[in-house]
Amino acid sequence: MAYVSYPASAPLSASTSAVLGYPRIGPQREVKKALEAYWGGKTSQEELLKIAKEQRLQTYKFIKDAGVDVVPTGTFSLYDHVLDASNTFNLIPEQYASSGLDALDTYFAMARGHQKNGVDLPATEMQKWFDSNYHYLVPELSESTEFKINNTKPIDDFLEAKEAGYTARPVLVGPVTLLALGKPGKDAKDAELDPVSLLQKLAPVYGEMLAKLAEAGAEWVQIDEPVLVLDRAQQYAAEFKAAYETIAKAAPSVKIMIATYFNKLESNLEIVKTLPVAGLHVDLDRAPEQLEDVLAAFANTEHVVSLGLVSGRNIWKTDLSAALETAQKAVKALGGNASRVQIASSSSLLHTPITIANEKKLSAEVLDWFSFANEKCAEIATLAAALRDPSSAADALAANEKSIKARRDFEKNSDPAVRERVANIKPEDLARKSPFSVRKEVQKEHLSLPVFPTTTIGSFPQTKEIRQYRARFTKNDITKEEYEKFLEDEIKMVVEKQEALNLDVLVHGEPERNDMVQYFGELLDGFVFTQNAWVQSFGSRYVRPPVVVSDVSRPAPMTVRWSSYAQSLTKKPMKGMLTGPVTILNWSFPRADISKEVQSKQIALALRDEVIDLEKAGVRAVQVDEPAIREGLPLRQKDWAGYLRWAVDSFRLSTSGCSDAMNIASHFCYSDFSLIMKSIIELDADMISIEHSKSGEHLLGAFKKVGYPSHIGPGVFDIHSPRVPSKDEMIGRIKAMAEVLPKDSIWVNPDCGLKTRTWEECTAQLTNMVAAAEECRKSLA
Ligand code: MET
Ligand SMILES: [Zn+2]
Repeated sequence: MAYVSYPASAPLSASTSAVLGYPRIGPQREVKKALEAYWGGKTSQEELLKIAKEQRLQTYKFIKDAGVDVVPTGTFSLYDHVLDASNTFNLIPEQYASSGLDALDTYFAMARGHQKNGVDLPATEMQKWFDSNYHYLVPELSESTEFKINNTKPIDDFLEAKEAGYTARPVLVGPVTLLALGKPGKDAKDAELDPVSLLQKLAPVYGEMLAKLAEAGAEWVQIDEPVLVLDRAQQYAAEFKAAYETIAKAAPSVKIMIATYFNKLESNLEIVKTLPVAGLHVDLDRAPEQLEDVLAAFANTEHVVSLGLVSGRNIWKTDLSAALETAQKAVKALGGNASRVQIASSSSLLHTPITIANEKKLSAEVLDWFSFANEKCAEIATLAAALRDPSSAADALAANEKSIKARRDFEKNSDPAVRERVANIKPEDLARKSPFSVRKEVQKEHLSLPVFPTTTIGSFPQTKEIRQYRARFTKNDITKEEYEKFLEDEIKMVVEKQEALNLDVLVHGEPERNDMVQYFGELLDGFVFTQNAWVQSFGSRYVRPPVVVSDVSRPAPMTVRWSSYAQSLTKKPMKGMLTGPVTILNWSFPRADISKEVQSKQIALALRDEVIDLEKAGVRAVQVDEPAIREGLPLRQKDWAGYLRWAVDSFRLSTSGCSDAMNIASHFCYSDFSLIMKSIIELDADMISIEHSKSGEHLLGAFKKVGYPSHIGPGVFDIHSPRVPSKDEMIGRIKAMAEVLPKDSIWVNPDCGLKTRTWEECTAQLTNMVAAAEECRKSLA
């Protein structure tokens, strides 16, 4: 492969390289452990801060040693970078500010609540960070919020790095993004407040911060404004310009690199053109097609264009030769001035695991396809070196080319039978035999349920004993027979408990599952699992997403054994329990070579076979969980329809291979579904259960408004809390539902699975739930 090199007459200026942020957990989960020890009262603040500092310095060293020029500071966080910014700029609601706690504990109180020594504070709200699985803490704003520099974290972090010998580029969450992600505080006078209306009050404080950073020695500051990839940025165009003028004026020596990621700028590029910034970072992993426009916009300026060529969101090796061509094209378009091009990660590397060096179980072949944060740093450095002089990076480029070719060869031959099956999906494969009105009658007979039928969402307490048995089985300390015998006993106990509680549709309790996605990934062909590829979900909570590496298929039935055993123990209907295709995909690292649509349909076909097998085994109801369907929604509204089309089709593909008599349920939690109500209807499930106990009746109102046709079980108690609502409280909830929805369509169930509860808690909760349903049958039906 020939590398296009820029003209020999180009000035001898060199491009630079940067990473936008880095994972915080520590290679051996040091930070996670230190946080949990501190929260558990086992260590001191000093100890926690010491470990955090060690990790930061190790990170800087790593990035620098890998050959990356620009080291970011301020992206390390003890909980969340948005909360850090809220704290730094004093977006602290009164109840926390006046709690009497010290600064760090006030911070943690906002993050996770605080209940000690007479202080009782709830956590602030958490939301998903754009379309990632990372959650940030939602800033609360008030007309009376007094913006000021409340702490000097950005400066401290910069100086700490400087002292250790690194001249870093401090990173701040941008003021527009910070406010746009916020919400009005609890005070009634703020009810109508648009947080962005406070921008001109906040901007001078950012200016002050930049001036202080300049004083400390910062030449560049990276300001993250991912809000610029959303439709709504349009409405802030004028405010954006005014705010950045204020900031730039306050710190004229500072060069601002404004960073956007996760999508393309589109018309918001016009906003950026008006800003007094020295550089723009764009995500060319997610949105390579925006490069032309960006280069055209800055062809005749002096801006540095930061090319996000190495994915911060996925774990695949970068195709360096393709990336290099893009970078060379950019240099050419910017007048051959290489110093105007920076090679960077597409976003912060926060959303990737730390290093493949910690993976001891994956085959060398598979491992060679991957690149985690550390390996990505090396890729960035290689690209920058190659851009200066391709021959200087020849070995690294050749090795990369070999890996990429091996991966491509593998992809081509992955599984032709699966590809063909997906290509031949017919419209009739996406539809149940009869409409719900007909199925309803058949199922009535088949299931013989009372009005207000009661059920649960699937999991029962995952006790210490269950986890111990699983660990012993994984370590080969017990045989498969012993482990399975244990699971059978557990299922038997769960069935007996439900019979005693007098629930109507039973579940087997999911004791065999470590996790609702991992469990299926392990039984399907096409996934691999890591030992240490932890990715932050929120705070100290990390997940290890499975990786889709090849075409997905089901070598053998996955759940039939457990569900049919459970059904054999009872005359009541036993609900089979599957995780839906969209959720499995959204909670995994997807492949990059074929579309998510195709991957989702491959998974759907495997699940379709499972549903058919469950029916053959005598199971009369199957629940296909799709809690992650909402979070896959694209960032730009114009892309929603395309996503929802294949998401809905995938669900229908999974669930329409069975007869009309099969009761297909689905379940949704974690987010507000009112936005995608139409698609929920299109799933054509016979019953859906939704998280509801904390959401007032507005969600039900939405169901009523669209005339939801099927059965629905809005959760009557919060499964995240040990609290046991009284029978009367639950009757109140059922009554409120019955006012909005037809009585014969209502099911009674909790918000979600009970795996995090104790047996004592959930027995008390379910006792009241069943009693409430029984009473409603008499008084309401
Ligand atoms: C996050 S949704 C969880 C559904 C699953 N069936 C459970 O009960 O745990
Ligand atoms: Zn749930």
